[in-house]
Amino acid sequence: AFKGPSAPPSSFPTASSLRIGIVHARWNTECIAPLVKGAVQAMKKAGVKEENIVVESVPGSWELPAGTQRLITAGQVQASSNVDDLMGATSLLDDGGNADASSQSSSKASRAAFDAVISIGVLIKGSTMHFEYIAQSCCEGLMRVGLDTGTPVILGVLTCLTEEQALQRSGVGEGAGVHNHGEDWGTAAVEMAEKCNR
Ligand SMILES: O=Nc1c(NC[C@H](O)[C@H](O)[C@H](O)CO)[nH]c(=O)[nH]c1=O
Repeated sequence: AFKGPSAPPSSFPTASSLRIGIVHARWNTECIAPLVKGAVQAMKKAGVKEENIVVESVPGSWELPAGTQRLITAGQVQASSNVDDLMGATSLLDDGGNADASSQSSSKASRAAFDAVISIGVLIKGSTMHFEYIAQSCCEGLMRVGLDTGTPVILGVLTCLTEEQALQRSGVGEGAGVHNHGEDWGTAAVEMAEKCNR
């Protein structure tokens, strides 16, 4: 079967100087956490420094376009004014209030604009049309934020009909189709950051 992104670049020469943001929703966190971790691990493998990866969260996927736009524009503001408070939001990966690596890194790293942002959400079809409206608006919104700001926005939104589909695509569970799509999003973010910042 035809699968996944083929032939990413074999190396990322400027990865160590890139600054990447991740904005994630807090619905379906059984999938969100591994997706975020997969993206972070792939970016570190490509050469991005952990302190240059900023993780922030919003309530749900509907808020991803606004949160992503804010992160990008706040990052641009900080690049000139060193204002530390990005969005005042909490990251799922924080252990609630303690200044762990991700929140420390966000204040320490907030010194330059973002070279790319990954927006991560998991939508699972319920019994109403709610899913379709959020999915359509969220994806179109994220496309617009990327084009309007000129900062590459990687679409990390799973739109699944079942929980099983979401778990499989988050790299959780067994079976042939299990693959953590967060890894692909991390690599795509580094590639696009390099190509859009030349
Ligand atoms: O409904 N299901 C989901 C959802 N709804 C909340 C929505 O994104 C938003 O946060 C609220 O409507 C408030 O604006 N958000 C998700 O990320 N995944 C879902 O599966």
